[in-house]
Amino acid sequence: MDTVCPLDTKCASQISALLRRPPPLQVQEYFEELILSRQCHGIKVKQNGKFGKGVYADSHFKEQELILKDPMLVGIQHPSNKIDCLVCSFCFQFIGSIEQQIGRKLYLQNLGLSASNACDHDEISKDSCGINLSDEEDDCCMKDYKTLGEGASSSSNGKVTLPEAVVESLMNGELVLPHSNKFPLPSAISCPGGCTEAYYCSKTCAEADWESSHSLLCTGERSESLSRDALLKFMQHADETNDIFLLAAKTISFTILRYRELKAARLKGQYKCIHPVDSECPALTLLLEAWKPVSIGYKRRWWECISLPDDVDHSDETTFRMEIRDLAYTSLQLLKAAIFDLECEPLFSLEIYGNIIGMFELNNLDLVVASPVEDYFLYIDDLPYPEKSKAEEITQPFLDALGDGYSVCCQGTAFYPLQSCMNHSCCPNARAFKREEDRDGQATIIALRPICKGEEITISYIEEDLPVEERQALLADYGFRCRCAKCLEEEKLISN
Ligand SMILES: C[S@@+](CC[C@H](N)C(=O)[O-])C[C@H]1O[C@@H](n2cnc3c(N)ncnc32)[C@H](O)[C@@H]1O
Repeated sequence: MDTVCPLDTKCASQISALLRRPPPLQVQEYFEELILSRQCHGIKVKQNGKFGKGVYADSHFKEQELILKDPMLVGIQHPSNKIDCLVCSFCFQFIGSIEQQIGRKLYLQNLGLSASNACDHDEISKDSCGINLSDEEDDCCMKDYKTLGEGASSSSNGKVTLPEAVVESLMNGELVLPHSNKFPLPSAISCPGGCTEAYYCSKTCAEADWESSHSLLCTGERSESLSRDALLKFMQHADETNDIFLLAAKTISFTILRYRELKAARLKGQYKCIHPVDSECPALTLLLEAWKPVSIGYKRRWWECISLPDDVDHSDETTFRMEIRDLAYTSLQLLKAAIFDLECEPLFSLEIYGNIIGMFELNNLDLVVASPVEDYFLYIDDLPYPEKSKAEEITQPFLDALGDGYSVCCQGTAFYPLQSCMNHSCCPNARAFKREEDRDGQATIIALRPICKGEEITISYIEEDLPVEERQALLADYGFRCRCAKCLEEEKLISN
């Protein structure tokens, strides 16, 4: 099927305005404001480097020094990871408590929902699951622990299931684990729209998410979407096919809400666009302004830049790319039924949807936030005797029931405006690293070696210690052939 999207033709001129590269001065202003707001004064974005835009050092960085903490423009937690980790839907830090994190995961595991359902630990007998507490109560007690492990069962395949009552008491706060107060987490705040999908670490995050995209994508009773059913269908389709569609939906919602905000400010006389594009069509001027953060990102159509999977033969490439385009169109129609806005019509063209998804395909960084549950169990393991054995009597059954999945971190995907300007090098001078204190979804960029003022800051998009042919094959997935100094040199040696 050769899909034809009527909006591609109807909105052709607005689409080309949205996809046109913004003038260099506007781009410069945008990045200067961004750098100022992030207070990372040691960097600059330049637009005329060897590979287009790039990030450059504006001061000297020492080895291991923090270069940048970049909050995301949009990001999502992978739907399957939601079972393992309860995190703030806006900043992605873990929320609730150690007990809630463990209890919720065991509860969902017991329902057969957990992705990391398997418990690879040795089979545990009912006796060894019995949780005993000595007479002296630790910092943990609220309940008679002696009864908690009773009824734990091991299935024939070695999986341990704790009794429902124990799991419930963890979730509802009746059961407090030893030393868990060393790992405090912010309480989980419900979504202001009434959905049970989004939770937050604070009212500030809840409001910020609501205003930036969630008010349109919420499935609760106060949702501003056109149809809750349509929204659920869109989400189900994304879950079943590709969660990159959820990121695209967030981007479109974000742009619509910014557009409405700018329009309201203009009506009140509080906003004057300094870059009028089309005085005949003020709506486009506002839409372009609302779209600005997205316009800066490097993009191509998704079905053109996605790399051919290994199991697709080259002779089937055209069909494969057409199927990808059709998939995007199906997703777009579902989204349109849920959140269409006539004044922002061009955003619902396949051309724009394809370019947004392509931008994520080319620029995404994995979103990773380390799990405090892992830290908790490591802490217990590191305790001196006899505290360790005393604590382990209580914690070991939970660890066994969680299995290997006890340490699963928050995983997702996100677009970071400054990090996405960093070019790749197979001999990079910086890396996206999380430090001990980085407990949210921001990208953290650290210097791998001393970097001089004026030098370009590069990161590696891949494992850079591989042979050059393998590196080039991996980078083909990012849609380009690497021309860094290391590749050029190694390729020259091979050709000689
Ligand atoms: C994430 S973007 C980086 C910012 C980009 N230079 C821009 O102008 O927006 C990645 C794109 O930059 C270019 N690029 C980055 N590193 C490169 C390299 N080592 N060799 C060739 N092109 C590179 C490629 O076009 C690639 O698709």
